[in-house]
Amino acid sequence: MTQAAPPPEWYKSAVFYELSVRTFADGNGDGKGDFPGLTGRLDYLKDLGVDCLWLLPFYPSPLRDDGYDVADYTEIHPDLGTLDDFRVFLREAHARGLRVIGDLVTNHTSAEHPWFQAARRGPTLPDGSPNEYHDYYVWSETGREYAEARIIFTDTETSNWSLDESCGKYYWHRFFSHQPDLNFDNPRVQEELLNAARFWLDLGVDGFRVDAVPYLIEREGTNCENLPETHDILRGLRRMVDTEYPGRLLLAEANQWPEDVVEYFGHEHDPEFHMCFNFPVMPRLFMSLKREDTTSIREIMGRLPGIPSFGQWATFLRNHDELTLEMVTDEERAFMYAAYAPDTRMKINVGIRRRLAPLLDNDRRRIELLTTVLFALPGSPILYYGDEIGMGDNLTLADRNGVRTPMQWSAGVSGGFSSAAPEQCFYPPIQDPVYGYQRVNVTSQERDPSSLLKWMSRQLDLRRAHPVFAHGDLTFIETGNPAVLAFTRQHDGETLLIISNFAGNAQAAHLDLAEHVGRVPVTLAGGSHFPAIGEGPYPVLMGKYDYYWTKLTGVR
Ligand SMILES: OC[C@H]1O[C@H](O[C@H]2O[C@H](CO)[C@@H](O)[C@H](O)[C@H]2O)[C@H](O)[C@@H](O)[C@@H]1O
Ligand SMILES: [Ca+2]
Repeated sequence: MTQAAPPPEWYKSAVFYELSVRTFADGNGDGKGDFPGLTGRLDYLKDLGVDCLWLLPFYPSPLRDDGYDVADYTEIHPDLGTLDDFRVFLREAHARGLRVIGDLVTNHTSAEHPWFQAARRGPTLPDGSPNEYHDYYVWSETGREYAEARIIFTDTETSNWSLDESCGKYYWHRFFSHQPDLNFDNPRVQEELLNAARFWLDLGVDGFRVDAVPYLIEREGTNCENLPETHDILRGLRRMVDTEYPGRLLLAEANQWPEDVVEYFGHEHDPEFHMCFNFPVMPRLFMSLKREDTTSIREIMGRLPGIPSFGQWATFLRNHDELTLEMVTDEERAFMYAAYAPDTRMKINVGIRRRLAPLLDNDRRRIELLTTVLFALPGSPILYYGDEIGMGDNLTLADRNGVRTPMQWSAGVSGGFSSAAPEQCFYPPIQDPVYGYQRVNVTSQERDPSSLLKWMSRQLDLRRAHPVFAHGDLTFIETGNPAVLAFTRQHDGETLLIISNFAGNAQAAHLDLAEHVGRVPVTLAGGSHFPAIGEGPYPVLMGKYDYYWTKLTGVR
């Protein structure tokens, strides 16, 4: 029997769930999450209502950047299991209708990768033959080139060049100095990347989130971001995927301004990525909440150029990194730090290393508000593991690891993450009185119909029931009140009206719904009928952080 072809644009209606295998579920009791543990939790993910899992890097690595320092592109880190464990996991995920994407770390390797170890021997080997690996990386005699490229990990690095003592040259690195950048001007490097992707695609993964794509190529006199040659290489990756693995997904991590990020979609007949993260809107959701003014959301969404018909945005509130403040103005960044990072330990690089619930003072109404806006804006939402139960963070852990603590499954030993004691876990499970696993865990929330987890699952059901969320166009509605955001989503004869109050007290607004006179808003949850839309402004009264998801019924 031949297998049915996958729906080609499945990603447009998918809800994604980002997780780290290392901190999700430990199957063998050694304190480290693994593939057998994750496989055992697939029913939970299916019940939650997500469609596609994005796995953070799971390759062999010295783990100096949580696995983004790859030492072997075609193996599994031994802590996480074996390739056979991975195959079983993938089969079981697919059997449940869950898709799986990996994380393709393109820009750099670990300094411990055998390619870099070989490269350090210099351009010529002792026997006089050329060292083909030397040219896998970017070298300089002086370390003075590309001075206009910014430093990304500002808290750790002072230069994008480091001296390699053994070969007496400087090597280029956009991130940590233990992550040398690959030389994408070398066609062999391009082929190595394609082969790494093929390896996992052959095993059946549904695609990749592709890491740090703006930085592949360096050119003197530029900031070494978003260069045309970088786009050429990425279009080559897409061509390979479309030709050899049609239906698989490429999602770009390009933390850039709207005008630059849209370039990563490519063009209708010359495509690049199927999806790109909407980095610009993310901090503005948080900013709007604190300012009780949604103007910046409307402005940035209005600034997003159109995307090709195959394209879809990936929207998110939090992820495994800091809440990045690269895509805001200096004034906005200062506001965000003052509003959301009162303790200096919360700041890292150009961002804030906190999880969703603590950022929002563990206020259920604010968590619901931002989540509903995330689910209702154009794009496919990505949930970060643990945020569906309101997990907290641990500021005593270094780097961004405070937002990467073990998933809290129960009130049992180590929060049900592992049978090992908390101090033997890869990161200690959170045990504080507010966010600790004794209080915040899946088991108790599964039993509580009004828990955040149950609410999240119901909201995802609602979203799935209305394909307009995935495919509809977006029109902002004037409300006469900047704290109240209103927009419609329209597709295939269905119109949704979404209204959200970003203020911490009740608000009145007057919606300009002239285009919809005669129609009746009906809430998606519960089916309550609101007054019919008449001539003139449509008044709404909203309690603090209230939101309405309604469908406009009746003739237009
Ligand atoms: O592999 C290096 C890093 O790559 C991604 O980084 C992104 O995160 C940075 C903030 O932590 C951000 O400023 C940058 O624009 C991104 O490319 C990855 O998500 C990181 O975890 C990783 O360290
Ligand atoms: Ca384990």
